[in-house]
Amino acid sequence: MSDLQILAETVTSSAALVVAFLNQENGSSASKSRPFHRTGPVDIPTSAPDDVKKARKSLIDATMAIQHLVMAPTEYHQQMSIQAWIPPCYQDIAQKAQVAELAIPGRDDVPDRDSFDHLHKMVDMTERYGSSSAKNNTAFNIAFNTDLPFYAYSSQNATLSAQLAGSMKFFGVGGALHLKHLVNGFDWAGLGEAKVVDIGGSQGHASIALASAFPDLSFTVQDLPEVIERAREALISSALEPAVASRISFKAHNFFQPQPPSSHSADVFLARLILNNWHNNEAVSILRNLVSAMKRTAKIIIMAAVLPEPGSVPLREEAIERCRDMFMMQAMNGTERGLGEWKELFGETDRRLILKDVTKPEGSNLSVLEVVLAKES
Ligand SMILES: C[S@@+](CC[C@H](N)C(=O)[O-])C[C@H]1O[C@@H](n2cnc3c(N)ncnc32)[C@H](O)[C@@H]1O
Repeated sequence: MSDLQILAETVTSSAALVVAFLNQENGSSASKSRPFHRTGPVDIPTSAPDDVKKARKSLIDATMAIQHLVMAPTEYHQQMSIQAWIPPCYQDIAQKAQVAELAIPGRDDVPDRDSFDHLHKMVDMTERYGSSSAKNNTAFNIAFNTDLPFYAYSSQNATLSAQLAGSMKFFGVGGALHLKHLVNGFDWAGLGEAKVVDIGGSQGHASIALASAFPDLSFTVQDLPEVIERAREALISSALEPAVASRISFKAHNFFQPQPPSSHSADVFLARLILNNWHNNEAVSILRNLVSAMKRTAKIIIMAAVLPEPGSVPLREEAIERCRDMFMMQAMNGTERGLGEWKELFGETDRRLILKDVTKPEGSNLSVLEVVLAKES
């Protein structure tokens, strides 16, 4: 039997398992019971048994592998950019579906296609800037005709800045970037009463998730001034319990500047999805500002991708990681890192800074890296 036929059989048997589960869950025909309907849950039901979860994953992997086998290279290239990174044009979808544009859920949360124009400027980027790693030598700069680096530009553009903050929050409630992986990926309870500084914490969604789960922790969320202003307003108008909200404060702080004295008593510096936005020179500066503020027992918790060795994980998983790596380069000359590169970064920052532990929670795209200061001998 050919690879294509074997994959087709996998699709048939896996689909049968998923459909049987949906029928049993919803008591109706699976064609009517779509778990990801706009009013339905945003993630696979936790009640799904392991074999159904596995079948669902096999379905995704096998259908993707089939696409690889039957597509011509030009079609595949197109598919990659459409499927992986170019968000839909909401106006086109609304017209086709014959609904008002505003009726499309999530419309205001995430950047639309115009905000991702730089994806088409990769060739121009390499032609114009060669291997420069300057923050304003990117495909983004060409597409947006600006000399400003990504975050300097977005902070002057209220719509884009709000969309970026909205998308970080949006990604935190579903699947592989879910904040539960941060909550479960480290022994937060073991810290006891502790103070966490969440650098580049955006709207404070990571701190809110942790504060809700661990009543002994208090948080300072730092970000750029305009982001912090919006985050403060959002917290005030949110329905968050006062017992949680009272343990979260916001502070405008540029992480390229030394930490304020109030951070010197912090037990943890949290950096979730921050360092991949920056090349090593800048990432070292960010980390050094934390090291200078760290007391002996403090730690840095980094939540970030750890790039897999080529071929060591299923194809789709690796494709997502590599697409994100490419996106970071196109938008801001940032980079994802493999384990060796993370260790090099810590060594370059300070010889005392060491990786104590790294965990990849089940179902997460990101790993949790615990980084500490080694005891001086
Ligand atoms: C990819 S987002 C990550 C947000 C959040 N930590 C999360 O896990 O969703 C990067 C964040 O870094 C912030 N940022 C960028 N440059 C910064 C700077 N120089 N100082 C402080 N925050 C900055 C951005 O505003 C943005 O909120």
